[in-house]
Amino acid sequence: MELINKYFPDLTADQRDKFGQMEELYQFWNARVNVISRQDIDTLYERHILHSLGIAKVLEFKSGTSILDVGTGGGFPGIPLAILFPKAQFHLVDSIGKKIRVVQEIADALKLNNVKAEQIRAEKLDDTYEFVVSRAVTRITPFVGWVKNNISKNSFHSLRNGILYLKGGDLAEELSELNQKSRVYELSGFFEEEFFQTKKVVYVPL
Ligand SMILES: C[S@@+](CC[C@H](N)C(=O)[O-])C[C@H]1O[C@@H](n2cnc3c(N)ncnc32)[C@H](O)[C@@H]1O
Repeated sequence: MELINKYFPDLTADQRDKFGQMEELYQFWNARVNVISRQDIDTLYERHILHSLGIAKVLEFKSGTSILDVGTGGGFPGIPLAILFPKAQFHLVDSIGKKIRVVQEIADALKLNNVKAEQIRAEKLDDTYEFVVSRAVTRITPFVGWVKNNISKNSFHSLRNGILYLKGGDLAEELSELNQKSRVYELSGFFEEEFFQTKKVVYVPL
């Protein structure tokens, strides 16, 4: 939790309380349904919560923004972002029902009324959103194909509407096959911990 305070010092008491509750909730639910690797539960704040919040260092979602989290698994990056941006609306989807049930339990326990969790494949979604966020679901090129029709055209942020995708490692090959403009933000520029040295946010405006 100190890590979250270190990089997000202006949290309200309610936000701090919600981030604080996440450890116990994930310990409880992850023991029943494996939504994050068991060893990662010890590094929940760094590898899952702060990593998810890397997107917030790239863009602050304004009040009323609608955001889709595709392949949310146990709720990453959607749940931490929904705590940080309580006035934005988050739709968290995954194709696996038991993961979505865990996400719903956690969102309910945290009283996150800006989160809707749904079991659905990304390719089947009809709605549009200002932004799509995601982590560790598939390669960028097929991912863009899944969601490119789900991005709305109205733009009221400093960045044009599009995808903010958390990725690690060398992206040169993946980005070279992408037939689309993109920009890469290094998370090492925001967070000094070793874990973030190779982590990036790939932004694809659409
Ligand atoms: C490796 S997990 C990552 C989960 C989470 N984003 C995280 O970073 O902790 C990938 C998730 O994507 C989901 N997924 C894969 N293809 C999908 C699709 N076409 N539509 C919706 N969810 C999908 C899987 O069910 C799985 O939960």
